[in-house]
Amino acid sequence: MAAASPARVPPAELGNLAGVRHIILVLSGKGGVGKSTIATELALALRHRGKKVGILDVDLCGPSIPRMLHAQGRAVHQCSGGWVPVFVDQEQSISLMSVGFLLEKPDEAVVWRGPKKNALIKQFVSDVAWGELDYLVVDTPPGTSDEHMAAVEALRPCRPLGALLVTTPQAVSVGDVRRELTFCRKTGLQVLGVVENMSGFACPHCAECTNVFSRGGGEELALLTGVPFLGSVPLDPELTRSLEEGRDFIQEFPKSPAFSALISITQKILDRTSTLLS
Ligand SMILES: Nc1ncnc2c1ncn2[C@@H]1O[C@H](COP(=O)(O)OP(=O)(O)OP(=O)(O)O)[C@@H](O)[C@H]1O
Ligand code: SF4
Repeated sequence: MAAASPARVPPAELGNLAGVRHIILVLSGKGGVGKSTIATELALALRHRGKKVGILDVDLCGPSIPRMLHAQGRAVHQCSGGWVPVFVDQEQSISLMSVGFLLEKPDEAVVWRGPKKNALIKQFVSDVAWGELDYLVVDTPPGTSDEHMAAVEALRPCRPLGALLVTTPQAVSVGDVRRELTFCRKTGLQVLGVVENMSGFACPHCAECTNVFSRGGGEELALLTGVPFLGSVPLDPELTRSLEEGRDFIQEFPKSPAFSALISITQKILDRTSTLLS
């Protein structure tokens, strides 16, 4: 049964989320399909479209966004309103909060039980001073775990929540997507659509896209499950390198097939959020 919509918190009681217009959770059934990549590139592409974006990294056991945005080793500070997130650019148009900023060493493992993880996620939601944001993008661990429930429970009373499902041609499975959709339905998330990542290989020499694995499985699945298909992002070595080095792929590779795919997906997300999440 779908979750009944919770009573919305009055604007005066939204606290640190009062200035956040839209919230999108990035979900995937399996690990390693590029969820953090899509979350990062979505944030960069939204900035490219003039939006102010926050990223909340609730992948507590594998926080990779600080590295992808070249923010590793930065520190969050306390202010009267709570934690000040890390600004990844001088213009302060992308802010980021991650457990990675609270660890002594960047590669330290977080070995926590559920209640401690849930408490931190709730604190992230209530205590980070985001300021004014057009979008808050929430990167989550694979599957549907305690972290997802904690994030949804804390965020849902504040705003309608959108969900972006990421899959790959190899990981595509009706069962996984159906499980994600059931989670969305039960927790009241509005499904924005499915993105197929690592869909073919974009050659850096001639921009030809070769279908190394299969292609189109994400689209077929979207059709089968009645969810909008937002697009396919090819495997692009320049994208891998940009993520490794924490560089802005969207700014630096505007001629690549992955760039065109990411911009088109972002436009569809902008369109869908304006109708679904307003
Ligand atoms: N379209 C792409 N082109 C090139 N490299 C990619 C692409 N998508 C993801 N990658 C690379 O694949 C690896 C896994 O991606 P990522 O960390 O985003 O996956 P994830 O689903 O978030 O993983 P986890 O399950 O650990 O949360 C990363 O090294 C990333 O750089
Ligand atoms: S895709 Fe084109 S440039 Fe790339 S390896 Fe093949 S033939 Fe060469």
